[in-house]
Amino acid sequence: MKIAIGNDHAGTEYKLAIVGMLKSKGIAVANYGTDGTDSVDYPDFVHPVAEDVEKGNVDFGIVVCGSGNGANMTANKHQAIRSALCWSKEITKLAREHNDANILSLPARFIALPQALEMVNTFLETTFEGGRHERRVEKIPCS
Ligand SMILES: O=C(CO)[C@H](O)[C@H](O)[C@H](O)COP(=O)(O)O
Repeated sequence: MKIAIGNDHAGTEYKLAIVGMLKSKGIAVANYGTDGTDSVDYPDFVHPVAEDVEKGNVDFGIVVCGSGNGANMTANKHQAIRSALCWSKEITKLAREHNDANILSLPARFIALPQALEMVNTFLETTFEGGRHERRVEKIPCS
């Protein structure tokens, strides 16, 4: 499995912890930064993640900013992306089961780090249910 990950300054601490956890599990990571805490603009670090997911270079993307909204909005501008802003394990599970989300957006300033790590694991371990949800997901893109 390979994951692309990107964040702004508000997400750096969580991103680094997530990268460490993924690597300890033998999961390959494309880290698009930032790895610093100086103020940056989240689109500069989220578009490369979305592009990697769109091109099939990675299995999933993870994006992190303060509220998760800016990163989520940016990722969802890409046609093939279904980025889900998640704040609990249950919402994360549903984002995969019902929405076949291919990017997880985390609000670092509003969730605890252990919760964020648990949500990443849930996202990667949960499969799409298909069935009625497949029809709905197929109707999401605009022409
Ligand atoms: O873009 C955001 C809001 O959706 C993110 O939460 C950013 O991390 C946040 O806006 C950054 O705020 P800051 O005051 O510049 O640190």
